[in-house]
This record gives sequence, structure tokens and C-alpha cells, in this order.
Amino acid sequence: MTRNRLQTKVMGALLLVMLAMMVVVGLSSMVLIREFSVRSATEHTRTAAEMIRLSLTEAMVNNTIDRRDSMLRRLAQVNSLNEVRVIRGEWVIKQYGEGLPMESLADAIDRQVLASGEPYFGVVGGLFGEEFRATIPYMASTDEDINCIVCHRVPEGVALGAVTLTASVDQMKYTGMIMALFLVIIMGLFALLSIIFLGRLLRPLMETTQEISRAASLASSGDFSQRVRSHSNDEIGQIANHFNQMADAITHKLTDIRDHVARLVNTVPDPQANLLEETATTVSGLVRVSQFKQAIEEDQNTDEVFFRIRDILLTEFKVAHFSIYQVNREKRLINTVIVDGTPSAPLRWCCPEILEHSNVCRAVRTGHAIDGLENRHLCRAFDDEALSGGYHYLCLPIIQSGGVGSVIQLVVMPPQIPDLCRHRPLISAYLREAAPVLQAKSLMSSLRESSLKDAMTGLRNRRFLEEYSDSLVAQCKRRQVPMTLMMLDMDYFKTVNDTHGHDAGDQVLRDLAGLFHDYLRESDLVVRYGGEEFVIILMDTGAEAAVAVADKIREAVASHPFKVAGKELQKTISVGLASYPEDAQAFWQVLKYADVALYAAKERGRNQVVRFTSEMWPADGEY
Ligand SMILES: Nc1nc2c(ncn2[C@@H]2O[C@H](COP(=O)(O)OP(=O)(O)OP(=O)(O)O)[C@@H](O)[C@H]2O)c(=O)[nH]1
Repeated sequence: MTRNRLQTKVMGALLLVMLAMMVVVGLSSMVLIREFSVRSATEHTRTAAEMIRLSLTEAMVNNTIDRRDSMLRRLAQVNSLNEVRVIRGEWVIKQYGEGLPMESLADAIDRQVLASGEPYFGVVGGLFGEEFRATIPYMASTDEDINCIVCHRVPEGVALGAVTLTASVDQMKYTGMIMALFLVIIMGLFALLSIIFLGRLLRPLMETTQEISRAASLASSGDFSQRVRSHSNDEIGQIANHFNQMADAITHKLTDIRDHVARLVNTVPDPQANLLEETATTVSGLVRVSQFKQAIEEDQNTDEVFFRIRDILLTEFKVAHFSIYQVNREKRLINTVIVDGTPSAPLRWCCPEILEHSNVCRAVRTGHAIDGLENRHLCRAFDDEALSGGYHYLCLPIIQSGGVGSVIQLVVMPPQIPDLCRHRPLISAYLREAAPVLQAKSLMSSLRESSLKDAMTGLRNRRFLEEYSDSLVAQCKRRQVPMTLMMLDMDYFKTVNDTHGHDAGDQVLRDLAGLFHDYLRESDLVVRYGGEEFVIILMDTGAEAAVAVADKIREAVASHPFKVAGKELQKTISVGLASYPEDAQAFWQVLKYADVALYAAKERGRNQVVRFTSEMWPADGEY
């Protein structure tokens, strides 16, 4: 297309110029030939007129003027002349009469020439009219050899008569047209040769521009394989060579970049794929992975990291069905963090056994990706209903501290499999970046957990209370629910130590800690406050209900045989309790009141539950 347009333009312009030149040369040659012919005819008629005048004068001198008509008729038969006519002027008519009929005035030009004494030369009937006419006056003169005044009684300088000669202009027209045609043909030939020559000259340019245009168009869509042939050794050939060098350099560099980035996402580059597009897609994917890494590093905990993975799966990879599992390697349990985008949703895509026995999960057991996209029966733990529903799966383990810390399970229907296969390297790149961050965050949280735990009983410690007391109160305030704090203390515990030793005392405390859980809910918190003192926080529970719970615990302890050095001990506890917001608005004040109530329980003889009342605390007392 490019070639045609450029060639048409150049050739069209050349043709127009040539045509204009042919018209101009043709017309101007015709005008020039006419001008030349008119001048030539003028000279010839002047000569003929002079000869006629001399003949007439001679006839007058020889007195043969009366036979002039035969001379004039013979003249009229001269080939090149159409007409020869002699006319008499006014003075001659006056002296000699009208003369022959052929000598009378014929037209206005005759009269004008006789009156003015000026000759008339011209073509009659348009630019290339019918004929050339010359009407030349004979003036009375005394200067010449033959004095006119001798015979004519006329003043000197008047017109005695005139001769009119007309000649055909056919020859002139014919010659003019032949000449013009000749020049036009010459010009046409010249134009044709010019076009052929220019066409040959332009061909390499046309072919090179066409090939560069095609190659550039392919390159703009990422295909740099097209090369341009060099059609000449001039600048056009150089342009072709430079283009090829540029394409080679781009291909080389892009291939390098593509191979490097492919290595970063663990893929094998497809040599058939569009080089530019493939590289750009992989690079932009890597940029997003790097941004993801930066973001998760600043996240607070593993949950936030999992939420980011969830968002990426939903928005970037358009995977609607997936599970994010977290593995408790110590207890060999699995916890569902997110299912199909919903946090803490019930298990959907695997059999429930995996929750209790993490090794049932093939990805956890083997530590490598489980590709259920081709063979759906690879993992037996995949949910039966999902299997019969036609779902396929891909489970990608996230390795933390040398073991599987989490598993991302992607679930798709057959039409989405090609997309998932295409995205798999990038998803894996995201997970590779997430692995060390998840590892660091779980380590941090387990460190934190252990710093908030009492090593001996496994219960939360006093530091935990110090950190979370505000948020516990805030929770109750937001949900507008009560909370009751129980302060427990084993009665006469010192005697255990004293009688059976410190280790036995420790064992009794561990036993006591184990007893609490049977009477509490998941949401309740047990804290080893210090020594043999415990704090139990009953969430969503008012004082009345809490007293009942405390009594049950007290009874359970009283009837529990504590095994110490092969013997069984019977021990009791005293409990004091106070409630938020009924007794106080501040956490530590409620705890103080619970302590006061405990003191009262001890005072009242131990092995009892005492609820705090305002009388136990002086009105102006500070806690
Ligand atoms: N074995 C063991 N003993 C502890 C621990 N923490 C505190 N104790 C002991 O628990 C005893 C507490 O005694 P006291 O506070 O005097 O009270 P009690 O003997 O329990 O008597 P009452 O509380 O008044 O009923 C002390 O002897 C402490 O040394 C611990 O972790 N292990």
C-alpha cells in the first residue's frame, strides 16, 4: 500500500508536469509558427505588391495599361495566391475614370487603406483563419525613378490605388500542426522515458520502504523476526541495514530479558510466543510480586498476609474457589484460614479428616505441589462432592522452616484450567515471596505467644492481662455485654510445698490448671496471675452466672484427688469475683474488687465463692 501511494504520487506528479509541458510546448509552437508564417507572408506580399506596381507603372509608361487585365488575371493564377486585385484611388478615378470592374473598391479594408495610406496585413477568420490578406497602397511619389506626378495629376503623398493579395493559410496551418504534433510526440516520448527511468530509480526505495513498513508494523506488535532486504548500496540500502541491525539488537536484548525474567518465575520461555508481549507480561507480573512482597513485609501478622493472597487470587487471577490452610506442625492439625474468599469459613474442598490429621493432606505430606488439574484422583482428601461436581484442583504448599506451613488450594472447572496453568508460575512466585514472610511472622507470633504464656501451666500470664485488658473492656463496651473476673487461690497451698516439696506443689498447680477448662467456654480466659493465684475472665457473663460457674469449679477442685508422690491430696480453693460494668468500669479496678472478694472468702473460712459487694470497699478507698 505504501509503495503504491508513494509511487502513484511521484508518477502522477511527473505525468502532470509532462502533460502541462506538452500542452504549453504544443500551443506555443503553433503560435510561433503562425507568427513566423504571418511575417513571411507579409514580406512575400510586399514583394509581390511592389512587382505589380512596377508592372503597372511599366505598362503606363509603355502605353499598354489598357491590357493590364490579362496581366492581373495571370497573376491571380499564381499557385500560392487566391486573389490579386488592384483598386483605383479617388484621384485616379477622377483623372481616368472608374477603370475595370475588378478595380472598384471591394470592402472596408480597401477604403481604410486608401484613406490612411497604411498597408493592411492579417489573417482573416480567427487565429488560424481561412486566408492571409495584404492590402498595400501605392502612394504618389516624386522620389523614385519614375515620377508619379508626371502622369497623375495628384498631390504627392496621396494613395493612387492599392493592391490586395490573398493567399491560402492551409499550408501554414498544416505546417504549424505538424510541428506542434512533432514536439508533443517528442515530449511524450521524453515523459515516457522519464517515467520508466524514475520508476527504476524509485523501485529500491519503494521496496525498502514497503519492507520496513511491514517489519515495523510486526515489531510494534512484538514480532521482531522480520528483516529488510538491501536493494541498493546507497543511503536506502544503508537504511535497510540499520533497520536490521536495530531489529537484531532489540531481539537479542529482549530475548536476554525474557530468559532472565522467566528464570525468576521458574518458567521455560516459549520461543513461539510474542517476545515483547511475553516479556512485558512477565516483567509487570514480577513488579506486582515485588510490590506484594513489600506490602506483606509491613503487614502485622500472618492473617493479613493471607488476606492479601486471597485478594490477589480473586482480583488478579480471577480464581473464585480456593482454600487457604494453615498447618500446625506440632499438633499435626490443619486450620482453614480462608475458603472461597471468606475468612474462617467452614471447610469446603477437602474431607474433614485433614483438619485433625494434617498428613491426610497430600500437599502437607509430600511437601510439593499436587496437580489435580490433569488427574483429579491424585489426592484422596479432595472433597467427594466437588469431585463428582467436575472440579479440578491444584494444591500449592508454602514451605516454612523446612516444612509445610500453609497450603493454597485452587479449585477450578475444566474451562478455567488453561488460564490457571498460564498463571501458575506467577502464583507460585507470589507464594515463594510469601513463604519467608509468613515464616518470620509465625515465628514472631509464637515468640509473642510464649512471652504471654506461663511455661509451667501453659496458661496465659500476667503480662497477657497487661496487654489485653484494654481490648477486653473495649470489646465488652462495643458489644454492650458484661464480663466477670474471678480471682482463685488454693487454700493452704504452702503446706503442700512444705510437706511434699516444691515439685509436688508444681504438679498440684498444673493439675488445678487442667481442671478449669472442663467448666469454661472457648471465649473464657484463664490466667496464672502469680504463684498459686489464678484469674479467670468469663466473657459475656454477669456476676450471677459467674458465681454458679465458680461454685462448680470450686466443687470440682474439692472433689478432685491431687496425686502427689503416690498419694492423693484433697485441696480446696477460694474464689472472689467482681463484674464489669456492674462493679467498676476499669479493668484493674474490677480485678482489685475480685481480689478483695477473695480476701473475704479466705476470711470467711475458705473453700467458698464470694461475690464483691460495695461494703467490702470503703467509699473513699483507692484501688
Ligand atoms: N510449688 C510452688 N509453690 C509456689 C509457687 N508459687 C508460689 N508458691 C508457694 O505458694 C505458697 C503460698 O502460700 P500463702 O500465700 O502463704 O498461702 P496459702 O498457704 O496458700 O494459704 P492461704 O492462701 O492463706 O489459704 C508459698 O509458700 C509460695 O512459695 C509455685 O510456682 N510452685
